[in-house]
Amino acid sequence: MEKYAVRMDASGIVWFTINRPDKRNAIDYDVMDGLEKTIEEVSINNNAKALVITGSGDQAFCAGGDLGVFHDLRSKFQAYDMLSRMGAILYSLLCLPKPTIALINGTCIGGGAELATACDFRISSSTSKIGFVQGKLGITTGWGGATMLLEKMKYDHAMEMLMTATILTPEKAKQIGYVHKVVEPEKLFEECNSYLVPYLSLSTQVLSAYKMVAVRKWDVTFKERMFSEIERCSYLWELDEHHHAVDAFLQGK
Ligand SMILES: CCC(=O)SCCNC(=O)CCNC(=O)[C@H](O)C(C)(C)COP(=O)(O)OP(=O)(O)OC[C@H]1O[C@@H](n2cnc3c(N)ncnc32)[C@H](O)[C@@H]1OP(=O)(O)O
Repeated sequence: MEKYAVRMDASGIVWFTINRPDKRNAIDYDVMDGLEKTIEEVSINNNAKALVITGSGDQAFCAGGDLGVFHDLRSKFQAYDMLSRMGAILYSLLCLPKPTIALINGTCIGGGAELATACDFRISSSTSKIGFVQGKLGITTGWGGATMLLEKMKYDHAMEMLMTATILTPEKAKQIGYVHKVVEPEKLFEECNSYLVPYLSLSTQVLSAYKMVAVRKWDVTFKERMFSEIERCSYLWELDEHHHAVDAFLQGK
């Protein structure tokens, strides 16, 4: 059985499914390879408009790193090799210039929550369990999850999630701004498709431009970010799509 599946549908949504339900979709080196390859392909394929990451089965989205495999890593050097590689993969997911969704179909804990945090939006089934449980194993978020969480959520809510290592219901996770939508398990895919409709109605260039505004935030100063946003809009301004749309408006079409 393949450990992950990738398919692109007719509307340009790429679905990446971790396929290890018997291990609660834990991430091992093969899943890391698959994620790395898929993120790279989605970033360069003009037909790919969005990326959805989910898990197979109805038990788990992802139970984090494969503890059976990664427990062989004993020294800090060995740990750093694995953690920094997955950190780089999640950074590329964070910065992917297309909308990304974590479709949380069940347990989403430890590194699974870090994976979900790297996505733009999180849609959860009402039966999921969500938490940064790393603290209970005597470690912290080793894939960069806390840094991403603190960028995306209110400070106190993020710190509460991290520093209590508790498992939240999807409703609670929504209340504090981690999850964007909670849906019945049987409606998960349908609701994810509906959620993406307004995004898919815009051009990939526009979506990428907004994503780049967010991405720039993480590696340059505020002023540079503003002017990069302005430069990007100037570029889009000169393209036919913009001129045709304004022509149509002015001509009352
Ligand atoms: C990189 C750093 C990190 O990610 S640190 C966080 C690592 N993750 C964890 O601590 C979660 C460990 N797993 C659990 O707490 C439970 O298995 C959860 C996910 C809550 C599911 O519970 P439950 O539905 O009762 O299933 P179960 O415990 O019987 O597990 C079923 C089989 O899946 C496996 N499994 C589960 N999680 C992992 C994991 N992270 N790595 C490797 N294997 C995992 C279990 O060992 C079990 O396997 P088996 O059927 O005994 O062969």
